[in-house]
Amino acid sequence: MTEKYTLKCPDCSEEIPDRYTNVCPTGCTGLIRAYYWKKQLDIQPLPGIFRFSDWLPVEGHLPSDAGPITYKSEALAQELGLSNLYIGFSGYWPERGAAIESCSFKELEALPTTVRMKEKGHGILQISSAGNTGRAFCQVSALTGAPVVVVVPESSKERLWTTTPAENVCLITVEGDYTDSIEFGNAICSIPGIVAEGGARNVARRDGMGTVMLDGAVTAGRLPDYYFQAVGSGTGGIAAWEASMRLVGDGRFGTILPHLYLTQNEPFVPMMKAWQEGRREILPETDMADARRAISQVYADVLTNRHPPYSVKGGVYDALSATGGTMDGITNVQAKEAEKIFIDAEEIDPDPAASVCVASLIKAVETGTVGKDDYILLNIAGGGYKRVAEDKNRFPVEPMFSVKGGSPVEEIRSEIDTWVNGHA
Ligand SMILES: Cc1ncc(COP(=O)(O)O)c(C=O)c1O
Repeated sequence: MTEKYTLKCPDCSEEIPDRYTNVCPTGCTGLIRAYYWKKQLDIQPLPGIFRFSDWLPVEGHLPSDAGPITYKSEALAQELGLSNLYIGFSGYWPERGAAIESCSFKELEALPTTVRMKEKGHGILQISSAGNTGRAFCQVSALTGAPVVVVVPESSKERLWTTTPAENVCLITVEGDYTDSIEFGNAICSIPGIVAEGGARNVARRDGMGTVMLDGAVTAGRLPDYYFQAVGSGTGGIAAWEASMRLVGDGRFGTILPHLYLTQNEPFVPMMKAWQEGRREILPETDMADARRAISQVYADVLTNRHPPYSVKGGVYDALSATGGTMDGITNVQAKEAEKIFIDAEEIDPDPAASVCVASLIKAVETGTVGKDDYILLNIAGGGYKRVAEDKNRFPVEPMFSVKGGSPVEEIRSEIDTWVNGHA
């Protein structure tokens, strides 16, 4: 059977066979991309996200209703004086058909990634997370039984729960922040049988997140003028750009790429600083001075990635450049005010990161950056926590190991080895 896509490196144009491949074998550092043979999108009669299977790097699907949903806002639109505000809601809100029980768009990454690993890879996926991504992979592990190793900061462990018991998760908590978890997670991947999920480099992750743009365009019948999202790594922004290029290629949704309007949470805003100064490089001393303190102060800590794929070929800088994009910063006060406005208007609780996104839309309206009749896709990338608690049990995922930031993997290597061998 011919593959429905091919992987290509944006640096050297090398075509790469997919063996769950996340980096160019010739040594380039750009983000390899999936090119689908099918140029026009057909919505497939499959559940949840898999209705966009044409443009997901998987052959099979999972029996999950979790997928992107989009609706045209009335209340918030009226409050802001916008006539074409579309909300992409990735969370739990059955009244709107939103069935992401882990309550964030990270499940849109976890579902196709889990299928891709089964079809193209070999091993147990390892995920480092500030909480939302880890919870999403635990939820999909609970659905499929596929084992996963999840590493999160100690302070995020309460965020790790599933709506059906997850029996095959090895949860490791790290004393430290998100970056300490990423570092420990990378080190864990030296253990045979554990495979790094890939983060922004994983095409299944990006194309999964890109379905928010696909659903938004299919619902509105056209590409939006603006795409709003709060970012930490910016992977969702890259994914939205890539999805829009496919939609332009489709020919039925317009010819102009949506402007990306991406936002970080003050005071931790490295990509905003670099972009606003026209730099492709993030300078740690200038853009992330006193990073730990800044990270500890933000309202939405899932937006605190110290190594975002900003400079790499095909990364955030290129996505912003190609779309005439904007990077903004929002304070905690602005985010919390926006959260109240959103809840009053739309009657659902957003994730703090989504509140940052709402605040940036409010600011863009106030400054006249967006026009009253512009088509806007507002990515409420997480929410419905209160709603899911009404309908579902929440089973905590208990840590199997707790380590200090910077600890050597050797401390727990033999126990993890045993766990991996028991789950291979
Ligand atoms: C709800 C929510 N919104 C936005 C983001 C930022 O996503 P990214 O920067 O990876 O696109 C996250 C990351 O965890 C999230 O959980």
